[in-house]
Amino acid sequence: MSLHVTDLAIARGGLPVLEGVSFDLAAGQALVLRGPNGVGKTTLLRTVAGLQPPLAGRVEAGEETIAYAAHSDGLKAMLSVAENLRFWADIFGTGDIAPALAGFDLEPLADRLAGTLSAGQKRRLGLARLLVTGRPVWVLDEPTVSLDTASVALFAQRLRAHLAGGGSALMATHIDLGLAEAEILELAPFRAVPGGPAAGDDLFGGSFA
Ligand SMILES: Nc1ncnc2c1ncn2[C@@H]1O[C@H](COP(=O)(O)OP(=O)(O)OP(=O)(O)O)[C@@H](O)[C@H]1O
Repeated sequence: MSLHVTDLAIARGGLPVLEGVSFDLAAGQALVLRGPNGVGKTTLLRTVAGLQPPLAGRVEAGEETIAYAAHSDGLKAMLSVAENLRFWADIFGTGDIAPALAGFDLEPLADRLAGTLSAGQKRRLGLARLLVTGRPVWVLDEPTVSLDTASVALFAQRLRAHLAGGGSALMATHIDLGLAEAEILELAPFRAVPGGPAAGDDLFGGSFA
């Protein structure tokens, strides 16, 4: 099992957004989060990636197994495309950036400053970073935003290869990537219960039912 989430409750901006979220993600599996705007998909992904603590519940994953691709690409604007990838390869202790450049059709852009790329090109570079992390569990927040049809297909190919190689993916996306192995997790809007926490309560110090 690559990821095990149990009875998770999470908050954003001091307000609870989701509770009782449980799922397992096995090697080779993709799980797609669905739900209306504001339901808490990004918050759940951030929590799974370890960027914020849960109010309650557990996220269990192997050490250094998760690679998170957020909404924003987080690129170094004054480094070239290749330098960005080398920078991350050094951080994650992986070597060769060639598969990442080729995998996201970035070879013709290798020497361009990242800050000069178009939105879709930046997104491709942000996604190419996943390949240089060498990490098995991809946590992806709307990975196809700004991508054209050809780039969405390219990303779906890379994702399929990742899953076929024993990787897994948890993602928020409204696009059907045509993954036969993908499962859907529908998230329901949080409903406050009488006597539960109110705005301004110290949610991280307590628990709610
Ligand atoms: N920085 C923030 N400060 C306070 N509240 C926030 C912040 N970011 C998000 N929220 C609120 O937290 C709730 C969950 O937001 P989140 O971004 O997780 O939802 P989402 O399901 O990813 O939405 P979308 O589909 O629009 O991307 C929303 O009500 C949102 O308004």
